[in-house]
Amino acid sequence: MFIEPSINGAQRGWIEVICGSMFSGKTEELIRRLRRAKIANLRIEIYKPAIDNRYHQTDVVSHDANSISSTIIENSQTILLYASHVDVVGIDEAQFFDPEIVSVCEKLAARGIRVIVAGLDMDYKGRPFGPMPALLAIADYITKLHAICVRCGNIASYSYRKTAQGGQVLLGETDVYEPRCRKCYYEEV
Ligand SMILES: Nc1ncnc2c1ncn2[C@@H]1O[C@H](COP(=O)(O)OP(=O)(O)O)[C@@H](O)[C@H]1O
Ligand SMILES: Cc1cn([C@H]2C[C@H](O)[C@@H](COP(=O)(O)O)O2)c(=O)[nH]c1=O
Ligand SMILES: [Zn+2]
Repeated sequence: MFIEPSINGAQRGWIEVICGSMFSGKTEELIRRLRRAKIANLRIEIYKPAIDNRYHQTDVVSHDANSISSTIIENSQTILLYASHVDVVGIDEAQFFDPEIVSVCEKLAARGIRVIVAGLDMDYKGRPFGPMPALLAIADYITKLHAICVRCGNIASYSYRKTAQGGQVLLGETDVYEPRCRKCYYEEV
C-alpha cells in the first residue's frame, strides 16, 4: 500500500502516478489518497477530462460506485488557473489529456503541490496510452495496479476490447472491456 512520504510536513511538491489496466482500482486508490489528504486538513481539488462522462458529469466514480466531486477540464492548461490555494491535486483518466498535462503537473509540483495522477498505461492494443508514458517518466512515485483476469483469475495488466470497433478512444465498461492477464490477452489478439 502506498504511504505518503509526507502528508503535511516540510517536504512539498511531488508527482505520484497510479497506473494499470481497467478495473485495477486506479480510481479507488486516487479517492483513498485524496480522502486521507482531506483528513489531514489539506485543500484538495480533483480534475478529469471532459471526455469521461460515463457515470457522472462531474464526480470521479469508481467501478465500485465510490465517488468524489471533481471539475471537468477541456484543456490541461486550465488546471493551472483553477489550482490556486490548494495543497493536493488529483487528476483522473489522465490518458485522455493533451500532452501539455506533463508540464502542467511539473508546474503544480514546483508550486509545492502534491499531484496525484491516475490513468491507463496501455490502450486495448497494449500500446502506451496518450501522455501516460511521459507522466510515468517524470513521476516521483509510481504505483502499478492490477485487476483480476476474467478468464483465468490471474493478475491482469491488459484491457481487452470485446467489440470489433477500432480507434484508440472508445468509452465503456464491462460491455466493451475485460481485464486479462498477458497469456489470456495474447491468445486472442
Ligand atoms: N476483474 C476485476 N478485477 C478487479 N476488480 C474488478 C474486476 N471487475 C470489477 N472490479 C471492481 O472494480 C473495482 C475497481 O474500480 P476502479 O477503481 O474504478 O478501477 P479503475 O479506475 O482502475 O478502472 C474493484 O474494487 C472491483 O470492485
Ligand atoms: C483500454 C481502453 C479504454 N478506453 C476507455 C474505456 C473507459 O471509458 C476508460 C478507462 O476507464 P478506467 O477508469 O480505467 O476503467 O478508457 C479507451 O477509450 N480506449 C482503450 O483502449
Ligand atoms: Zn488470464
